Amino acid sequence: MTDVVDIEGLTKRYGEVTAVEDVSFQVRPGRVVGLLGRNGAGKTTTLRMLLGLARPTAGRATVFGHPYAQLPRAAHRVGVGMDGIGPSNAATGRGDLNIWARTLGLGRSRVEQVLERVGLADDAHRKLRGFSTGMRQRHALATALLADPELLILDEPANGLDPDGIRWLRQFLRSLADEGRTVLLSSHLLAEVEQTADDIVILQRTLRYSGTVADLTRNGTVSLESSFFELVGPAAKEPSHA
Ligand SMILES: Nc1ncnc2c1ncn2[C@@H]1O[C@H](COP(=O)(O)OP(=O)(O)OP(=O)(O)O)[C@@H](O)[C@H]1O
Repeated sequence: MTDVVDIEGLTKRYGEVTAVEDVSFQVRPGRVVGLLGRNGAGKTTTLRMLLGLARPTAGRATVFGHPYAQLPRAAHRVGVGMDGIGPSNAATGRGDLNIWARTLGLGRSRVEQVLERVGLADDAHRKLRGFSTGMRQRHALATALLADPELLILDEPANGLDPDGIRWLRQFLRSLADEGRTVLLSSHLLAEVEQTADDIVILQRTLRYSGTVADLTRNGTVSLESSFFELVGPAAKEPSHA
């Protein structure tokens, strides 16, 4: 079966800083894949290169066999939730989704469907500037889901969610995978990803791991957290306890 995402030798340098170095991994269809790493590990940069929003210094990234910019019907096949692809705060939740829907050639009934699906139907008349963090995350998911995409790419969808929101997100992502979709999400919430993802990619500028959660945790006998620190090493600067 063709990989949904194929990343080969991907490298990005910003002047002196190498954000991502020679990273290769694949994402298989129907999997929930957690892209893990510390702050500054290169997760967002990798996703941006995958979506054609940043140009690789070396290497290549393809989605369904094509560079994203050349993928036919890319906006329909790939749903994206990422900072900077954000809504206008002056719009209502429903108004913002209606604009996206029109751009994608979709009707308003699809907007109502995704609002129901993410649990925002009752708040969709409110202005986005008044949305809480959790509501913003749900709104981003609604936007990503509009075109009924096969692949969702979500940058830190769990950030700022309370325990209810995190539990909801976990079930939501699982339901997407049960429908046969593929989900690639970045996170630093290790325990959360351990419960949600099938596969894990760990970055610390270079690739540290790519494989199943079960292999990484030796079928649950080792915590994802201890495997993670073994692979990425100690923090550059530990807090002082003096
Ligand atoms: N446009 C840019 N110009 C210069 N440096 C950048 C740029 N974008 C990212 N970087 C640097 O690249 C490195 C990787 O950043 P990136 O945002 O990809 O990490 P991340 O894993 O997503 O981190 P976080 O979890 O904090 O979001 C960092 O050192 C960052 O400062």
